Amino acid sequence: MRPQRIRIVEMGARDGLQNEPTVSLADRIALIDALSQTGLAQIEAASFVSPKWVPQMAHADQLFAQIQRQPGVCYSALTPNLQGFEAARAAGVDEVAVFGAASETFSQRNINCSVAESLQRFEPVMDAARQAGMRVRGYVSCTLGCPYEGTIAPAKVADAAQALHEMGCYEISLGDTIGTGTPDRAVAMLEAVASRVPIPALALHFHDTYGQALANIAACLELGVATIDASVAGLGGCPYAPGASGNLATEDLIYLLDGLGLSHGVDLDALIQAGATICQRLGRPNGSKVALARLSQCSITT
Ligand SMILES: CC(C)(COP(=O)([O-])OP(=O)([O-])OC[C@H]1O[C@@H](n2cnc3c(N)ncnc32)[C@H](O)[C@@H]1OP(=O)([O-])[O-])[C@@H](O)C(=O)NCCC(=O)NCCSC(=O)C[C@@](C)(O)CC(=O)[O-]
Repeated sequence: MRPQRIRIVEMGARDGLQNEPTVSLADRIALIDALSQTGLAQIEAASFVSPKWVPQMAHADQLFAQIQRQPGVCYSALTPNLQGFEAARAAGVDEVAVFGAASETFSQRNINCSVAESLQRFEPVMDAARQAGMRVRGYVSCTLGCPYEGTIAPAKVADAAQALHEMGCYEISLGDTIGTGTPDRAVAMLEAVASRVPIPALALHFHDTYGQALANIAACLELGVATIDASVAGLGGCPYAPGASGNLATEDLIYLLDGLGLSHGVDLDALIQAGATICQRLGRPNGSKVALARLSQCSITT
């Protein structure tokens, strides 16, 4: 059954900026500060990964020291291993995330180890987080297709999600990393995962490369998923998924949720402003259709 309230996890500052050719620390901080004023309850702010692998996410410690945190907002970060977790903890991150995959090749390309090895690396992160009283989110990439292996069986996605959930991740975010999914396949994948992990512990993280993310989310909402990842202005892509575009634009998601009468707590106008500002700073087009329509004053006044 469709949930009445949706929790949005904002990806713009992390997934959104990790693939930009260049992005300054000041622009990353300014984006997070602007997003913090929109009513978003969770902002994934950075990654504590190797700067040799993803230079755009370097200096995450400085970023966390300089953002102006708003009460009630959870500022989270990616941590692929214990080294990343310890740095994140020292920086005062509220919540961390480990990230695995349903595809062996993607796992190798993204985090330099097999799926099984990644789970072993996550164990010490889970132990340390438990001791520190921090929540850990888990990602599964390539749930609807892999840039290297093509189609991925829903059972493989369910295996990966179940492993992360049993390890202690409070929530598993299901990534359509290359955005090739369509609604029936998205629902079939979600049903396969939901047979092993309860729906309240699942989130959707759909990239919009083929323009299907909104349709996929609308279909999956009917199964009761209440947490959705999205990226302001549709920023983003994955350095290890060539050609993939950003997550579904948060503005477009909000417009859909408003149309369905589902509450979300986000101020759309403030979000559009935050997206327009970062796009201008980066010199890139705005990937939100709703933002473009509103910014060109193509709105209905009632
Ligand atoms: C995971 C590693 C580190 C393994 O990389 P590795 O080379 O196997 O690691 P290592 O343990 O052998 O260490 C090698 C070097 O990396 C350093 N190192 C080791 N760990 C860290 C750390 N945490 N922070 C900073 N530095 C680190 C370590 O100190 C050492 O430095 P050196 O001695 O050579 O100077 C590497 O592969 C990596 O950083 N990968 C980054 C991958 C990434 O960020 N990808 C994008 C995010 S995932 C994504 O976008 C998908 C998602 C989540 O959005 C969902 C979806 O859409 O599907």
